[in-house]
Amino acid sequence: MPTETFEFQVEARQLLQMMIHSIYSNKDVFLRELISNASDALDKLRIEALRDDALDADVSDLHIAIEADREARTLTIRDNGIGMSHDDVVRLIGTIAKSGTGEFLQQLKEAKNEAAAEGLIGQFGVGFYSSFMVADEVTLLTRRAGEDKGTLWTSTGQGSYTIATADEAPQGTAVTLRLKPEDAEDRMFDYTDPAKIREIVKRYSDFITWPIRLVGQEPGGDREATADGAEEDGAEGEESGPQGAGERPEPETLNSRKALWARPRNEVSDAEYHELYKHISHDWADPLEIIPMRAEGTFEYQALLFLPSRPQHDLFSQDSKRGVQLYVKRVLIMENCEALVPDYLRFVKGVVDAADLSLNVSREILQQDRQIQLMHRRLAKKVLSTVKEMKAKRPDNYAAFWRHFGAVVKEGLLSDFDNRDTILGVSSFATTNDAEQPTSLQDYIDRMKEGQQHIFYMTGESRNAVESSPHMEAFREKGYEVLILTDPVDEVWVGAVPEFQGKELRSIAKGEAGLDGGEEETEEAKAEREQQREDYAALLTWMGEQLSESVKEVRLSSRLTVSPACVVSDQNDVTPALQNLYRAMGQDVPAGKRILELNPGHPLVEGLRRAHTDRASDPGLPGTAEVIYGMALLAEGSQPDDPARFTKLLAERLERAL
Ligand SMILES: Nc1ncnc2c1ncn2[C@@H]1O[C@H](COP(=O)(O)OP(=O)(O)OP(=O)(O)O)[C@@H](O)[C@H]1O
Repeated sequence: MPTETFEFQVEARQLLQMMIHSIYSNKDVFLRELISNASDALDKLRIEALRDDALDADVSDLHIAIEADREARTLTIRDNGIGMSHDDVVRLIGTIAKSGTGEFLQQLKEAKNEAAAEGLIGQFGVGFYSSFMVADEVTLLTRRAGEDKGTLWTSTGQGSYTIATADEAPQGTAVTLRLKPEDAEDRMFDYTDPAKIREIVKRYSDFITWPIRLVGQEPGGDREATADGAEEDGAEGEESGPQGAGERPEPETLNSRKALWARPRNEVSDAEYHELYKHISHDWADPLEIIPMRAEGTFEYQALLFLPSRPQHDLFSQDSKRGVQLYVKRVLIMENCEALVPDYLRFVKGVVDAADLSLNVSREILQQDRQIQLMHRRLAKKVLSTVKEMKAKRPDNYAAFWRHFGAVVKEGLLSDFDNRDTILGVSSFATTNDAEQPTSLQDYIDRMKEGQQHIFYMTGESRNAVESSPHMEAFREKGYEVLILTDPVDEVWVGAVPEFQGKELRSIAKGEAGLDGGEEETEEAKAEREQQREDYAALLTWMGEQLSESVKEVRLSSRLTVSPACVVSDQNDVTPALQNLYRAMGQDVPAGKRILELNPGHPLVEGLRRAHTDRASDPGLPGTAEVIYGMALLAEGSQPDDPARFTKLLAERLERAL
């Protein structure tokens, strides 16, 4: 088959240009990325071989080889893993399928300086493309396990790449880099230098479970006796160490292959944990928290979990990758095992290594497995207790965590009944008490005013919308604190969580305000309220009839001090925001009618009452009732049912007043 030339997808091209012009100053990481891809490919092959007996693949000596040619200035990273088909190459290497790439590139263009750019790249990760930081030409020869023909891909990273069929290709993938000239000032080192290669592998890839071998060095070269610190740790007796002079050199294994989760916490440096995290998560930033776990006894397992320091792009997407890696006795058997972590902790990354599971277990069986369910529960508890500990001891970490993941964790209030109180306990909420610092529910309770019975909250689109809503007026006047809930999930869980520490959670925009009554109300106030009820009875009935298409009741309000009117929902009604949320999920819910509340202390309302008593048949009155209702909707950020009609009615009334 002839060589075909393809254009890179636009976004891929932009990313490549950035790699070539090396906006990322630490170029050493290209090797980490290629080793990480090779290791993934070996994992995939082993998993596929476990599942499919008929797979025609050689799994006898799975490993990664690094071949350096100083003369030709080439570096090859080779694996005998799963490989790629012709279509895989076009799909995976020529395009960038990741969601958010466009947005990422835009941000990158706008980044003010190199540090900002590096931070962004760190968030995104560029994998294979990072080869172009150090190479002016990259060749990839690959053959998918089980197929007989291979594919050869070549590019200089300048707009296009070529693909040809390769009749002879070993199973797996070999990436060959034609290295750019050395330039120490630009941190472009000699990557054919064995010492440099050893150093990078040790630093970034030591934990990789597959052997990483350095091959093809001339005997008696400047090779050191052995990779420093390459200890035997029972990792299946990998060859390592010096070899006799003059013979064809034995390949040297560069990594210790130690499973970090099997080692005691105090023997592993944070840097080592961080590299494992980056490999598993494909994140380029360090994790926020490291959570080692170990269970002994009849059902043994070890786990090493991480909380990321920032959210992945697809955290809220249905098909985002979730779950942790599942190992059985050091053998990876599943990449993203969702059954191990609840969905509301889907950002947790890590490894679980169990002693007594079948290697050949399917996802369906896992969901049912008792041991998996047990681990699931323990993992959830452990993560939540870590968050609790962060909150108490590392408030900055906690604050960052909550900012990024709070909206996800709160989903657990709906799904994890057993841990509901724990989740409420580690949650923070924006509050009218402090414009910057969110509050815990416990702190809220500690600040509650005398006579205050409930925990008050209001859901809404934004802090601003909630704070300026008329529903807030009486609460502000009384000095009651109100929680400001603006995450979409807040609309949902508040309906499912009745109380915290015996205190009812109450929306200030639902039902009766919950402010009047109580012991503090004086006899006079009570009498005044009775009188108002009497005075307004006729108006309320009449207005209820006028607006019956839109509202189910018109009543007097105890929550307004400034505004003439507001709209509230019944305690159990589906609020408009919740309706929108259901609609966004494709579920239709009928728009329920709400309640219009009038402020009897407002001159407009008082005026309407008088007009209604004096001249009940005035043809302008129904329109005024409509305008008041429309104003109540506008005040909460909704739209009048018919904005054009509302404006017309309003204009007529203003005209008359001028
Ligand atoms: N050595 C390899 N063997 C088999 N497939 C590979 C290999 N290297 C890359 N791939 C395939 O190409 C895809 C793209 O690789 P790339 O490194 O660009 O991104 P990634 O590994 O998915 O993510 P990241 O950017 O976080 O590293 C991989 O997901 C994998 O499917």
